[in-house]
Amino acid sequence: MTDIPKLEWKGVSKRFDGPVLDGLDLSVAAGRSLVIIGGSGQGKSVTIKVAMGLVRPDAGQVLVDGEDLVGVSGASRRKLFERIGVLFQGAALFDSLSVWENVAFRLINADGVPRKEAKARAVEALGRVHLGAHVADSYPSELSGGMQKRVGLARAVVANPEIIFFDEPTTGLDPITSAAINELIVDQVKGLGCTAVSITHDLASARTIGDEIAMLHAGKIVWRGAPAELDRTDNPYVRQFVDGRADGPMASTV
Ligand SMILES: Nc1ncnc2c1ncn2[C@@H]1O[C@H](COP(=O)(O)OP(=O)(O)OP(=O)(O)O)[C@@H](O)[C@H]1O
Repeated sequence: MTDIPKLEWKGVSKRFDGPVLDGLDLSVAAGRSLVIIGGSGQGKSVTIKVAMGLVRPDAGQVLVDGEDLVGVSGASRRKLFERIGVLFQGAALFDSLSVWENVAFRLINADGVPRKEAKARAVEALGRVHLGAHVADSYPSELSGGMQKRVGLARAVVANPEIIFFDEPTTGLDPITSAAINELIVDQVKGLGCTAVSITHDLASARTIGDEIAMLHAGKIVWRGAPAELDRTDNPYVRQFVDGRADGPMASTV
């Protein structure tokens, strides 16, 4: 047993027009699934973008197994990010590529896997999210929103990552399809034994996929607990968010 977290944000600050992340401290143990909730514009996307190397923080560290990924470049950067998978909001599939080419994109373009082997691995990953081999040669525009999310999930897991980020995984889906996607996420995360960090507005999704929930407000974590605690805590931020009230410590951004 080691007590080094799998992933840790340490004193991370980021400003754009104003402060977004303000000395953010957050950590996730290996094999755990953490869901970050919070109001619009509170910095959830920036938090995971910093950990995906897409946004460089002004201050602080983002540690993977204790190794800071901020400012790492070249081969070390590639090695670090090889261990990370992402399910982007809206699945973010390339329309001009077939389903299997989308799933295998990274295998072919970053990892140099031959196309035949990459296709076999893509078909296997599609199977893991209950999409048959016949879907592999179709195009994203031919699929429903729920199927597109499954393809995005297959792409996130195809390289057997150690950490997966889920960016609003159920946005735009009906409740039944959302529930199916949530179950697939749990299956995949538990099956791979990986560490997961998700951001969502969808509390049903947060409760299903999270071992722990953290609430972000004004660039800091204001509460963290198990899903069942969401209904018991008297933390005013959590209460306002869970009860869906306009009045409370968080002003509406409308
Ligand atoms: N590239 C950028 N350039 C300028 N401002 C940015 C950029 N990215 C994010 N911001 C600002 O940072 C703040 C936090 O944005 P972020 O997208 O992280 O919020 P969020 O909590 O994910 O919100 P939502 O739930 O609405 O997606 C917002 O004010 C946003 O306008």
